[in-house]
Amino acid sequence: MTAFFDRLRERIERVDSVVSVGLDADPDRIPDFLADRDLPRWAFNRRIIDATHEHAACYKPNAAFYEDADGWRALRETVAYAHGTDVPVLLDAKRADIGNTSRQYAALLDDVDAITVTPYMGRDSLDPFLSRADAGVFVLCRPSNPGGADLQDLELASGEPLYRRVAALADLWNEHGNVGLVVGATAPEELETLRAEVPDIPFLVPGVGAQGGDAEAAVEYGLADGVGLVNSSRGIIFAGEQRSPNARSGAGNAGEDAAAGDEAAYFGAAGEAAKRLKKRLNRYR
Ligand SMILES: O=C(O)c1cc(=O)[nH]c(=O)n1[C@@H]1O[C@H](COP(=O)(O)O)[C@@H](O)[C@H]1O
Repeated sequence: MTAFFDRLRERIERVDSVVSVGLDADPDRIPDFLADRDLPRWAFNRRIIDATHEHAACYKPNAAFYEDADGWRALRETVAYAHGTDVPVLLDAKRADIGNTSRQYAALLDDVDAITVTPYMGRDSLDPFLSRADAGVFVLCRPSNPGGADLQDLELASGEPLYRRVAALADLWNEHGNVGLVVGATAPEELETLRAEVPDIPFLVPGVGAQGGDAEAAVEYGLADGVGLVNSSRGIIFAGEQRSPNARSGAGNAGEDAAAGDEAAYFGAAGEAAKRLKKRLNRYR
């Protein structure tokens, strides 16, 4: 098997897209017309994948939305289906722990192509992931949330901010060429700084769409030799809520006759949102 970033490059070139579609299947936002399915999150994701795969460089399910018995089943089905459409899957799990625990976490990579990890327990906590040379390991570096600066902007004694040290360490840890960094689109200056710091490491850039991040900076600095990912989750998968507002759980009952039309409109909107983001990002590639 080729290494993750080679596979990702192939996928990016094939669909001419760096869009990561975030499968954050919030149970409270699954449309009413799927509520009686055996696994509503899986029913939802299957339709999202059908609607978006031709624009997707990867799918990024966030594990937080699946960490219950039905959720794990829904995730397993989702991953297999995504692979059936030839799209790599990056599990946003943000794991890492002491060695024997991390070895268990790293088993998540048996089913997916890449994973997100946190760097704060240091090199040995990441070794079980890093040693999977075929898998992508995305190290959280400069988060997109408002508190992302609380720790990451702290200045070390050397004067450099912590996020730059994380990037430098990730570069050292990149012995198999399988390391990426997670850097938020809401931090365009940090994106620029980090691209200069680690020119060869691809970034996963979340925070465009619902979080209002900078799409141009995400592309300009996120890609290393053309490879990298810009993620949108809610902005794509729940785009249908604008189109068919009655479909949303708890927002009203559209009635059975409207359900089929609602479904087509709902997922059509997700496909269009993915395509729109692809085109917007491609302007800067
Ligand atoms: O690791 C991530 O993917 C991540 C890091 C980060 O700094 N900010 C961030 O938003 N994410 C994830 O990216 C996704 C963003 O979702 P939307 O804001 O709905 O596009 C969520 O799954 C977040 O957990």
